[in-house]
Amino acid sequence: MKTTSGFQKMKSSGEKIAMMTAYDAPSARGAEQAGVDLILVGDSAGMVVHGYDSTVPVTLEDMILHTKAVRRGAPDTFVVTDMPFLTYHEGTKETVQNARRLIQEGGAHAVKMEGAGNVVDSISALTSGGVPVMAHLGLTPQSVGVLGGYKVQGKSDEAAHALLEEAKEIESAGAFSIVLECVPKQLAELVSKQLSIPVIGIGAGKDTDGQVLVYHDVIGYGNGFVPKFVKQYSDVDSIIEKAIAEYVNEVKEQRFPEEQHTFTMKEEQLKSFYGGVK
Ligand SMILES: Nc1nc(=O)c2c([nH]1)NC[C@@H]1CN(c3ccc(C(=O)N[C@@H](CCC(=O)O)C(=O)O)cc3)CN21
Ligand SMILES: CC(C)C(=O)C(=O)O
Ligand SMILES: [Mg+2]
Repeated sequence: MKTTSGFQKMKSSGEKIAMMTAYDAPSARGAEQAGVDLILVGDSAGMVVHGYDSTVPVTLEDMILHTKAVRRGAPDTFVVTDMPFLTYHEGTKETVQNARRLIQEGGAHAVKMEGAGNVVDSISALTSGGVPVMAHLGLTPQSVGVLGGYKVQGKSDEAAHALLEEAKEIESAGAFSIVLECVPKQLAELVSKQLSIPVIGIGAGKDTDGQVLVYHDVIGYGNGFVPKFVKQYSDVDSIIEKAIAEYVNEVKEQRFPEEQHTFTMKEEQLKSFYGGVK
């Protein structure tokens, strides 16, 4: 299993890091077997699995349950779990308690948290307690209410400078990696070069140290809206719809189940059974 030192080596050698989300055992198994370097149990689960319109309603219990399932499906892959909305903002004591549950109960190897500012203290507290932390800057979906929508971040000179400074603070606080979401590619490249820890991009261009995408986006499963930065490598929705429509049709037309899907009783047993029926 690759771990934090492995990801650091990948950055040094220029080998790109391929990260993907997973939320349950089968998605995690697929990711592991296909060679994903690390799995993120993202709070995007709230949107792609539970049908909420943001990540805000996701709870710690939800993330523990998803993490347990992912670990069972991908026992040999490093698993990072998102700390949900407002579970790392009431001081380091509560942050440590909540991260402890994701790790001890969920089985996460590391946790991820969005933003800088006060969050930097939480990152220090966790890393000094032995918990690897991944940070997340740029478009931070848990702050959708403050950001006023899912928009590209760091576009102005001022915002770009602020983001670079935050990234440096996060590195100093001991984070092992940073996710950079929805920023101009030139800013993402600069941050990746200025930091020694791996920068994983999503909607941040090709010059970061790695990429992350949501499982459902990669395979084309269950999406209405697809962000510009997504490449769908399959159209699983159409495969699912075709299979289910065929099933429904065969039931209606009595072509399913067939002999091979059916259990039968032996002749003698049948006789005594029928004989016993009143
Ligand atoms: N399926 C899915 N994929 C994701 O990548 C994802 C989620 N869900 N849920 C949690 C967050 C939310 N994310 C999002 C959602 C929407 C946009 C979006 O609408 N982007 C616009 C850019 C708008 C602009 O130009 O500023 C786009 O057109 O892609 C971006 C990231 C990323 N995460
Ligand atoms: C999109 C990634 C970075 C994420 O935070 C999530 O899936 O929740
Ligand atoms: Mg997330």
